[in-house]
Amino acid sequence: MDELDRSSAARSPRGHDDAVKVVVRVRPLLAHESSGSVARVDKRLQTVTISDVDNDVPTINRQRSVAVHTFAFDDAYDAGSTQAEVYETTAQPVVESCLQGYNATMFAYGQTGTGKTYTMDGSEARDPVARGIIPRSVEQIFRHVAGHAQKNVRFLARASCIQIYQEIVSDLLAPPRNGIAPEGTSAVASPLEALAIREDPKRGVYVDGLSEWVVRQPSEVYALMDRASRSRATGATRMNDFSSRSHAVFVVIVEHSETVYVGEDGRELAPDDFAREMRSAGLKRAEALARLENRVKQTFRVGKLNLVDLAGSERVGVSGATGQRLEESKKINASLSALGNVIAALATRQTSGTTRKHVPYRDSKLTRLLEDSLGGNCRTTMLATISPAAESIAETLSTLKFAMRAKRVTNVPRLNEDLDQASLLRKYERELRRLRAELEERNRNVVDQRCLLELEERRRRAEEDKRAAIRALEVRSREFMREKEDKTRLEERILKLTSQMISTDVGGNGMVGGRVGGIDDAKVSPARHTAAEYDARLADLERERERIEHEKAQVERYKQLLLKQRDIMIALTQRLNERDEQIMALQDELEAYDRNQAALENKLDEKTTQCIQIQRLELEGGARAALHEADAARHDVTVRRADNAKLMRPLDCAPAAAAAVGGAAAGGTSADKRVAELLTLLELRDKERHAVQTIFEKKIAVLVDSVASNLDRQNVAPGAARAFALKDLGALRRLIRASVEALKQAGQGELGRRLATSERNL
Ligand SMILES: Nc1ncnc2c1ncn2[C@@H]1O[C@H](COP(=O)(O)OP(=O)(O)OP(=O)(O)O)[C@@H](O)[C@H]1O
Repeated sequence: MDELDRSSAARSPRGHDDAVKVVVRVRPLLAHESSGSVARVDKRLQTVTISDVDNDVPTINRQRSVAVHTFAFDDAYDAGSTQAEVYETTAQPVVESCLQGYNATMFAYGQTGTGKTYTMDGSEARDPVARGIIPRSVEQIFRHVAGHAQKNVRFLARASCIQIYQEIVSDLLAPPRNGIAPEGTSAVASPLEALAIREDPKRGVYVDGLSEWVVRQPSEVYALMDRASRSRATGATRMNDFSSRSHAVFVVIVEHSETVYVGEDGRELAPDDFAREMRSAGLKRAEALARLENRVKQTFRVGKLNLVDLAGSERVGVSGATGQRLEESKKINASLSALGNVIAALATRQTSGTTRKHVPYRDSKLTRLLEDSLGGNCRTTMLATISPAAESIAETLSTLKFAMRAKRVTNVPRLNEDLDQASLLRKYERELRRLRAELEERNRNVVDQRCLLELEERRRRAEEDKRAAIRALEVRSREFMREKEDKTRLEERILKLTSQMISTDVGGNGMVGGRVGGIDDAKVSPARHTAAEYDARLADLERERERIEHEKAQVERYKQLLLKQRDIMIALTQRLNERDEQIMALQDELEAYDRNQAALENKLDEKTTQCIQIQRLELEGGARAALHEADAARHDVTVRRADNAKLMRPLDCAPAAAAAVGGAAAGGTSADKRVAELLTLLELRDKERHAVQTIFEKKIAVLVDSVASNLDRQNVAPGAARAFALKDLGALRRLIRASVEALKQAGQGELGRRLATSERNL
């Protein structure tokens, strides 16, 4: 056994927190590796033994002709070890360190194709068996958070992912250019931008401009992992179909805050007990926190977990890389070499006990980024992956030697208690507190404002009431003053009158005592004058009152008169209406008479003509026939007259006509008889006309005059009814006059004409 190997078999004591822990995992032989296994793992002793004895190791890969190399590590996993086993014994303590508030790093180092990505990521993040360290770490973190769900404990987890590809640092989760990327897988990665690594006394080493994603559940982290792996540079090589061509660092930062409440006796209080105490003291949370500051202690811890999947080293001669792959290989090897140098320097520093030795962190981006993890403020675990294949024996030995060196590196892990108050959670807490205080302030302001408004309203109402009261008081006081003045005047008057009476008494019977007895005549005289004035005024007032009374009675009388007149008017209008109706009936009667008379006259003319013809016939010898016709005519006239008599009932002239006819009939049959007969008829008609004329003039005209005089006598008030009545009466009068005139003319003309005609005929 090689000396070097023997010495290295003495592993660092377990549980030594400051030293970098190193574990080795041997992956199974792959299908294309047919040369057999050269690695043997003793899990109990945590050793890995590499031996090319009895193995068909190609000469080119042989270190020496025959050799056995045994290495002891903090843990050693053989090809049969499961993902869960590796996680639980190696990664879980790293994550716990992070949850405790330390920086913790776990990085996978090894030759290309030895299982670094398989161990870190796993074949599928959601696969319960094959999922690797990163998804399991995330689950552990969220399990821890869930297990500490207390009112006084808060967690905040955020994730980011860095890639170093050909010495360019970039953000594998950079948000797309068009804005904030959703936290899902759908985000389209933008072309990766080169980021700078910076150092800050407070923050340590950090990537400037790196995006950080707050995560609340494992699925969100898986989504980020998917996104990162899609953006990560990979490529097929002869050694690995999916070779990572870059180093990738998945970072999870867990911030943890805890509020501790202390009772008055100095003992720790449960949050509920403290809240109860606050309530019983009538304090709100913000007030209580401000007032009981010394009894509320808040601690902040920030743990940072770096999960590093390094690109695999490769011997260009073996991998046969050319072109871009060759360039990538050179860069990968260079950075791994720089990592080796850093570790070597740190190991030497540790061995020699000096801290002055230069550690070339700045030689590569990788070492710069892992500065804290190697020799700094970090708990670091290195997982070396090796292939058991005989053809990889040289690389395997190299990896194991590298791992051995790393074991000698010690770190100085410190609890990140956020002394600089830079944690996001603290900022959030501060912001929350500020917002809560602001909210409470605003609520208070709103309440205050409302109170103010109410008070202002009440004040305004009170002012109004006051003003109204003052106004009322002023009115009252004015009234009071007036009353007072009246009273004073009255008193003065009474006094004057009284003094007047006294003085009268003094002047009269002298019965009043000496108090007023001294009033002289000069003072009494104006008093008398005033009394006289007063009496005169009273008399005036009495007269005035009487006049008003009289006028009032007058008005009442007028009123009664008017009412009476109104009644008369109504009665008169009624009577007028009745008269109107009578007049109308008379008019109708007159018209009928006129019509009948005209018809009678026509008939009479006809018959007269016939009579004359008969006389002529008789004269020519047909006296008998003519006489017979005359008898018939006479009979007809008699009938007509009877009709007429019926119409002229008030003018009863039938007996006269009958007498006339009878007279004529009683006469002889001579021409004289006939003329006499005709004359009798004419006279009879004249009489009738005269009778009608008399009726008009003596009866109807008188009646009309009587109606008119009634209208005047009854003092009918001028108005529409009276006007109509007078108008009708005027019309009636005119009608009567016209009728009388017509009757007169008709009588004169008719008589003359008839007589002339009869004489001519005769
Ligand atoms: N423990 C294991 N069990 C089963 N298969 C494994 C194991 N380790 C690695 N493999 C397989 O080996 C192959 C290479 O693994 P992986 O890609 O993880 O290597 P790597 O070290 O990441 O390579 P590179 O450095 O080129 O990226 C993969 O097909 C992987 O599935």
